[in-house]
Amino acid sequence: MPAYKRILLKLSGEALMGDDAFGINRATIVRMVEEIADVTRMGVEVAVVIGGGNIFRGVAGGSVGMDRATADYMGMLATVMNALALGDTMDKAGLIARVMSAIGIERVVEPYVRPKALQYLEEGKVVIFAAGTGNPFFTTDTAAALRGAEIGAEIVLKATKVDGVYTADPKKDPYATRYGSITFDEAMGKNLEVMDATAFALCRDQKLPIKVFSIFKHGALKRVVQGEDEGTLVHV
Ligand SMILES: Nc1ncnc2c1ncn2[C@@H]1O[C@H](COP(=O)(O)OP(=O)(O)O)[C@@H](O)[C@H]1O
Ligand SMILES: O=c1ccn([C@@H]2O[C@H](COP(=O)(O)OP(=O)(O)O)[C@@H](O)[C@H]2O)c(=O)[nH]1
Repeated sequence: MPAYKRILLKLSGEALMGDDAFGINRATIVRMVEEIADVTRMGVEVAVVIGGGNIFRGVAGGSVGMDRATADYMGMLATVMNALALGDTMDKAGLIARVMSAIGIERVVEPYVRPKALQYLEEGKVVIFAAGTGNPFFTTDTAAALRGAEIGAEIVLKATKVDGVYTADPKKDPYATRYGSITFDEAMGKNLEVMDATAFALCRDQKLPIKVFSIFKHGALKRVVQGEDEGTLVHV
């Protein structure tokens, strides 16, 4: 039995690279889609926010010295490319995916319209939210918090490169230890950088819990959805 009826899954763009230097790794995206298909088969309604780091990192050299807002719009467009790739992979795997963009590019993807997104979810379609929040100076983590609150998701699942929230960045501090659970106030008070403060604050205010877990660990998403002990729960 799934522990949730509706979830908002945040997929890191950088994780789509697999072992490549940038871009989308085919085997990686196919595996992620299989894991998402597993949870939809359990009857869980799934909405996805996808990042853009894998593409944007590939062109970031060219953005040095650029206006921040312009670079951010490039980053948002990168998430649209990832969303299209993810949606296509889902359709090929037998899921029905709908990509909705926060930036108007109607000939490519339909615009984000909240009631439409809710309708798709009720119909069992996977909704992929592209272009983040549609605003520069934000991140796709914040988009995940925002869309999660808007669609009434019971939890935001952040699938990332680390398997939870640590006392310090585990990539830099080998002595960092992982929390089983942590409150928003503690995570924000300690400036734990696994998610940005805007995303944390939005989820805290909306009492929307977050689960941070590893995108690389096979079956982790399913275990999280079944309410098993996996990753770190961030709660009020
Ligand atoms: N206290 C912490 N606990 C866990 N991860 C942390 C922490 N501080 C920093 N990080 C780093 O945050 C990264 C995840 O955030 P981010 O780069 O935004 O990922 P994503 O691309 O999934 O959005 C991890 O790869 C990790 O190195
Ligand atoms: O609401 C948003 C979401 C994303 N971005 C831009 O898009 C990039 C890619 O998103 P993110 O870094 O969150 O992707 P991820 O780290 O998950 O790959 C960000 O760096 C920002 O430049 C933005 O400006 N506003």
